[in-house]
Amino acid sequence: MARKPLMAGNWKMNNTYGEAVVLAQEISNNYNKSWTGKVDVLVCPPYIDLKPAKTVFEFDRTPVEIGAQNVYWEPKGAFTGEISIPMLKEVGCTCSIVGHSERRGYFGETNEEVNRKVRALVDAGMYAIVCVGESLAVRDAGTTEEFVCAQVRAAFAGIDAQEAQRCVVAYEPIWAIGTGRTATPEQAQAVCHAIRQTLAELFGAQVADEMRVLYGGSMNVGNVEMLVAQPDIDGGLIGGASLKADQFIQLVKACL
Ligand SMILES: O=C(CO)COP(=O)(O)O
Repeated sequence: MARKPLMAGNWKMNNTYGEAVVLAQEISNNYNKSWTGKVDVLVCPPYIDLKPAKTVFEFDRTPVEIGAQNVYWEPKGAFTGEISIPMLKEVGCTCSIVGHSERRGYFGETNEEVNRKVRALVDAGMYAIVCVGESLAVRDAGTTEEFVCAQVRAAFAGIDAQEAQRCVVAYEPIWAIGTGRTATPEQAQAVCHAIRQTLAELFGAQVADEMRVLYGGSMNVGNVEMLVAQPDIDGGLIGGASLKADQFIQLVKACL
């Protein structure tokens, strides 16, 4: 089955409100409407930038989705500092990144919390971009696939095939994030293939065949072609290179 590629920008903690408007406008200006239907494009700005970014894309009728970088599973209440799914939906988010290694590493997010977030998103009709990936120590120990596939199983616990089908998995080796050290296409393909096999065990071959698996970690205009040419890599989750409209647009074009 031919999966439609997804090119997603994770802006992380970058861009003030004003800067977000400028970047969204540049992306919108450079988006070519002939790409619609061939590649999905998503940006995940900081919470405060979601609405201004969405307003730019909506005004221009540019089919770029917006998603959050994180979410809390309770719909409302006394959870100071958190953002709920209804809040994200109302500003036009279709999805949220869940379990990014920076959240797992700096903010202590556990596999159980990742799972609660994924369940809450799919219950609300949104989709999750579930991030998984190993540290250098795990890679050196030779247990990468075991580690990453255990993260996938934990994230999707209690989720049925129909709900999972809308979700995306992003393989982001921690040692490749923001380091300029990309996984080789062979390394990335091997892990993405193992992820798809795990999805097949959980949800059946047909659903696994339809789910998108992205690569993330120093993906840039120089290495994107080789990475997205791999049979189990269906696009990218981009940090640094998504902050420059011209580079992000090049990455989108590489998926066509
Ligand atoms: O963490 C990432 C995307 O979520 C990848 O970041 P970089 O593209 O900056 O390495």
